[in-house]
Amino acid sequence: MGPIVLAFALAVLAWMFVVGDLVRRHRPVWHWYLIGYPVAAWRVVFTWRRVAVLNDLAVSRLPARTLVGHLLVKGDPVRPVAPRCSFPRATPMGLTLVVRLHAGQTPATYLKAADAFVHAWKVHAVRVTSPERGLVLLTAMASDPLERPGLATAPAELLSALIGALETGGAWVMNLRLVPHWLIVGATRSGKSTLLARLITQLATQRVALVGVDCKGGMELGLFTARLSALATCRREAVAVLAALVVDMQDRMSACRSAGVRSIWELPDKLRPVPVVVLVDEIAELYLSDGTRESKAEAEQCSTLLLRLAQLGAALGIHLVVAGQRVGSDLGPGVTALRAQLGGRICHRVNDPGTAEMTLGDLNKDAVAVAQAITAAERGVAVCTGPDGGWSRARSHLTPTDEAVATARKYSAMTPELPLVTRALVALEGENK
Ligand SMILES: Nc1ncnc2c1ncn2[C@@H]1O[C@H](COP(=O)(O)OP(=O)(O)OP(=O)(O)O)[C@@H](O)[C@H]1O
Repeated sequence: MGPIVLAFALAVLAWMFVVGDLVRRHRPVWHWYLIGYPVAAWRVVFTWRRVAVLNDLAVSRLPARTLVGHLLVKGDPVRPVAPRCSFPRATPMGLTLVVRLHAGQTPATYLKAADAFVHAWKVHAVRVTSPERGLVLLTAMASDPLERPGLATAPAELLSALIGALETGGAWVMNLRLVPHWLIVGATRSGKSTLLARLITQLATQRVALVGVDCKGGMELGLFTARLSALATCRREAVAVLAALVVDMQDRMSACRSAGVRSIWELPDKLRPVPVVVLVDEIAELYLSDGTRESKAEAEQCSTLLLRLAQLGAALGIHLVVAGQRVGSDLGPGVTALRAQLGGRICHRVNDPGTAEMTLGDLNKDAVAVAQAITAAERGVAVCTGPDGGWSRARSHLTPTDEAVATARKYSAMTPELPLVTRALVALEGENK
């Protein structure tokens, strides 16, 4: 009897420590459906009224003022009624419930109460959206889905890159046909270069010209030279490359005018010029000057040229992806104007609230707070805007440098020629000799 009991006890201990630990670390979906969801749903149902009352979501059917004889009595009516909500529905990441707003309520009241829901239901986060007038959808996430994001998939499309996974479990896609220009910010070691590497590996397989502007001596983008149509490694080269691209853009304009169309996408396939994606790593290197006249003139030229490309490039197949550690008006007046043209925004962890505000503040105030909450340990996590004007937390797929370099080499034969840009760089080299 003794050995059987001992074996049984050992088996139970092994189950608790080994299997329990695996479950805790990997949080498999079945564990959530079997144990996590029933507990969380129970919490939602039993705390709903109390949370609603404490956060002013419950409204009494009695009037706040009434006549008693000839006296008007004002006060807080008794027995407020909590808004009606559906039974929580399980999702692989957490649960959702639909709430019917009381007349006079707006989703903003629920946004304010989101933190209260998080604590009452003991979940990682609660997002509030309004899919329909009069309804609010509360999406509770049991744990941070971006800790171990799954491999999302997306259909392959020209100028579209699968960057990573969204907090909702969907694919994080940067589609330059939908949102032509992007601004990527993040403090040092937050994941900007990894994201650019991912973008390059995704675009490398397509008929797209990639132009790098990396004034940190080409340390980051230089790795992908094999698949780049041109690379500027200092500000003088950047001015030459951007000026050549502006001339190329004017040629594209004339081609469209002669064909009587408003964008290169309406041109017949044979006449359509190759789309160009300009990747700028560290925008501050283009805008900051050391006070000399020459440096100031270069910075101003860069600012004007980038702005022109951003203003006119979208319809002509010239796209900007600009990355930097910080963006602020102190870099120069041109930065704010350029930011207004970069419709797509990605904000990693930032060191100062001003940069998060500058990146996302003009689009969505809630997103700024979420971006500021990204910690140093959450590398590659960012708040990104979507084509529908919404925003989401997301994480890029970690593309190791050697993998990105190998992809760039593999598709080097697909690198399109940009004769104007190449000529400008050769002329500059000749001047330097
Ligand atoms: N999506 C990700 N998932 C996991 N780790 C990541 C991710 N993105 C980046 N990292 C890690 O963070 C480190 C720093 O990333 P990266 O070099 O891209 O930062 P950065 O913002 O470009 O920094 P810097 O401005 O100093 O160049 C990388 O070495 C990588 O290990």
